[in-house]
Amino acid sequence: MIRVFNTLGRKFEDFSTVENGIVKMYVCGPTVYDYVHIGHGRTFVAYDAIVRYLRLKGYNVIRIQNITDIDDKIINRAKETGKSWEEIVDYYAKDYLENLSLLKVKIDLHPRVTQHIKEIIDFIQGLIEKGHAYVAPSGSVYFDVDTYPHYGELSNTKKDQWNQGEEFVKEKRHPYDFALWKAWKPGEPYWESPWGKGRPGWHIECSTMSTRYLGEQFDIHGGGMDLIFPHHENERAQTESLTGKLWVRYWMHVAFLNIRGEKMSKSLGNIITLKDALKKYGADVLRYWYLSSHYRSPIDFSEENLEQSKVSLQRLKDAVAILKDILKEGPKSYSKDEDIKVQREIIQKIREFDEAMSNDFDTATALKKIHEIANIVFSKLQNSRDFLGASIALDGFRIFNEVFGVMDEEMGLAYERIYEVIDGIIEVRNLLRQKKMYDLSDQIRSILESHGIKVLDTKDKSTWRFQ
Ligand SMILES: Nc1ncnc2c1ncn2[C@@H]1O[C@H](COP(=O)(O)OP(=O)(O)OP(=O)(O)O)[C@@H](O)[C@H]1O
Ligand SMILES: [Zn+2]
Repeated sequence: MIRVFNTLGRKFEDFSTVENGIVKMYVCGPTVYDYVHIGHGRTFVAYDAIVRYLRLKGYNVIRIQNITDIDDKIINRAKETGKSWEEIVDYYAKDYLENLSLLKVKIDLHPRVTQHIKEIIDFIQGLIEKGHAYVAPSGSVYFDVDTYPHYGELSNTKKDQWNQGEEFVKEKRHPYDFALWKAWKPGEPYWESPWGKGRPGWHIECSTMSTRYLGEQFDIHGGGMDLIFPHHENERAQTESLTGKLWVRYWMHVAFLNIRGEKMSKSLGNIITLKDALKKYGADVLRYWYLSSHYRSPIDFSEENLEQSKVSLQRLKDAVAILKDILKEGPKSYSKDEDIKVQREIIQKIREFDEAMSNDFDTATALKKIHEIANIVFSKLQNSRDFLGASIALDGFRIFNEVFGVMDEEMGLAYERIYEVIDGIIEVRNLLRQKKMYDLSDQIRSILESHGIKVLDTKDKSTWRFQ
């Protein structure tokens, strides 16, 4: 049984999904007005390990992470740089997507706010009709916090202590009401709405996009701990007010990556870009470093920590190399008593790895268990060369790597590469055909066909598929 720490209620709960066998997860992605940094990377990799583990346990997982592509910060950056807000968004969204993929984080859908304006307007309209929101004289629409009795439960604070700091404060019924729709101001981008020109507030986007794709009730909603208030508190108030249903089962929040004791943050100007860190350390070492702490514990950036992670990861890779070497020798017909003891020890460590992961995705303890297996490889298997022990241990490393993603995923990677290589060959063959060099292009076709790859020619282009 998997146990999850739920921010709502601040307690551990047994994990069960709304729909059997499928986990629906929405994580708040970045506002794209600056380079993606290693702090973001921490949050995204933390969820990545969670998703990978859930998949390993047999769940289907739908994983959505939005891109906030309209926001005050984007508009300000455009003003400062003399660029259009669209240019800012295109440039930084590209940086985010490229680096996310280099970090081996795979998302199923990256919904963008500006592609969901109609849905956002409908959502707000629904809240107005139900008496949870009001249109102010400026044309801004605010959520009436007093209409949602559970406000404050998620972040565990009293609403009177809050001032949402929205503009046009005077027109709000209460200082803690927050904007769903922001009326247009000259020089800003806008969309037409029943309340005049304007643009969506920040919180409404995630409520709208998550429910559009995952339904009115889903399993995991997350992000960094900075999002608990006001972002997630407000998202929850809006959504549950509209649907009248309990919205999210598990609210999960990742602790900060700090630098010199402060949260790494674009707005504080203390960022190390993911791009630079990937160049310097590579995805495997970064991921290893992130996952060597529990996702709810803060981590501190330091060069030494990353160097240490590099050394520790190499130790695991060395252990795998030894195991592969032993396995080349082939199965034996007899195991000594001592070998059987070692085999059982390794099985126990693999079980403990799984227990750690199922205990609120405790990657830190899980990693310790894998190192204990590596120690057994160096101290025992390397000498005994027991095939069965090596085979069990290698399976343990395979399971570990499915969750952590810090070593070459040989099969998977090889396949991805094969696709790219075949595409390249077909492209060259297309050029040869354009130049009417048919003897060469025929030769390529027959080589590919002899490897089970069927080439499909049309007049000016060829494609391929496996036979
Ligand atoms: N230092 C950090 N450590 C861990 N997670 C972070 C950190 N900074 C941002 N995140 C998380 O990354 C995701 C995207 O963040 P977003 O772009 O909204 O960052 P932000 O907090 O506005 O950026 P910044 O604070 O850098 O200006 C969110 O889930 C956020 O909680
Ligand atoms: Zn969000």
